Amino acid sequence: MTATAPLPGRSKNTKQDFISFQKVTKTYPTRTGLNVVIKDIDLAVGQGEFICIIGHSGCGKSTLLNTLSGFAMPTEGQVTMNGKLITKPGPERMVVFQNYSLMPWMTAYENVYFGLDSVHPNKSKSEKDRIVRDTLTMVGLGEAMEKTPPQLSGGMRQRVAIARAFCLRPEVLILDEPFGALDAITKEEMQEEVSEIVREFGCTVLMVTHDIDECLFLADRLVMMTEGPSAGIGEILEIPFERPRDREQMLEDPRYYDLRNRALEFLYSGNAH
Ligand SMILES: Nc1ncnc2c1ncn2[C@@H]1O[C@H](COP(=O)(O)OP(=O)(O)OP(=O)(O)O)[C@@H](O)[C@H]1O
Repeated sequence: MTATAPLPGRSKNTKQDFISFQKVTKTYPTRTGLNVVIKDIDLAVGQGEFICIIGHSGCGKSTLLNTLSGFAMPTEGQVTMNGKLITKPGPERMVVFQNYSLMPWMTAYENVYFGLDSVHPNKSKSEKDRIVRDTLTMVGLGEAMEKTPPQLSGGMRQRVAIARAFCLRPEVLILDEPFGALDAITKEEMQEEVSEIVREFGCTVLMVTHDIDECLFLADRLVMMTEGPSAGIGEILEIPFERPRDREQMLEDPRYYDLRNRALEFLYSGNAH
């Protein structure tokens, strides 16, 4: 494949293959033999794109994200960012999980400061203080910086986790079901905030979710994975709605229901199997 040929899965709107999954296969040994979780996945993601990934539980969505975060190396194939092979985690690729993973004895401020300080120990204390305060304010926690996780709601904890990832101003945000544990209203608020932050900073996002409406609100492309073992990409939907997106307007657009039905059909009609 030449450098200029679009890779499979590339959006026609993106100008470069910023992130490239090339023939990514991941296997794990089991007592009864090898478990081929994902097989030969090709996907090119443009800078600033928002990609959502859906698929049945256990098909290998997190496994795919782990090859980008650097938590797991592909057994075969490779993942590159800006043409550089990914071999380990790095602060330019930050991950937010569903379960927040905050230090419960530290305040929101300390949780975020700790993450920043461990990556940038040489930045001045006042600069780090400014970044932490700005980022917590940006995610709506300006008044709750001194609270510890047990004193915060689920939505607020997830805001701290997002601030902790975002204070490093990563080029790539990797979100693994980040809103899965939140109630419907908080979830919608968080979707709007993340969409706004990502737009403002031009971050590239890969996000796993089980929520099709969330995909339609956030994604530029929706990647639908087939069921494992040997899961792959079954179909990719381009989400055509302009940004910033207005939820009510989207719900009045017939294309919304066409896309929603196609995704549901994919998941439940056997395509995903
Ligand atoms: N470190 C590991 N060692 C062995 N097997 C693993 C490991 N990580 C994942 N797997 C296996 O890979 C498969 C896919 O898991 P993965 O978490 O990627 O799926 P998923 O699509 O993200 O699932 P869910 O939607 O339920 O979160 C599962 O069968 C899982 O048991």
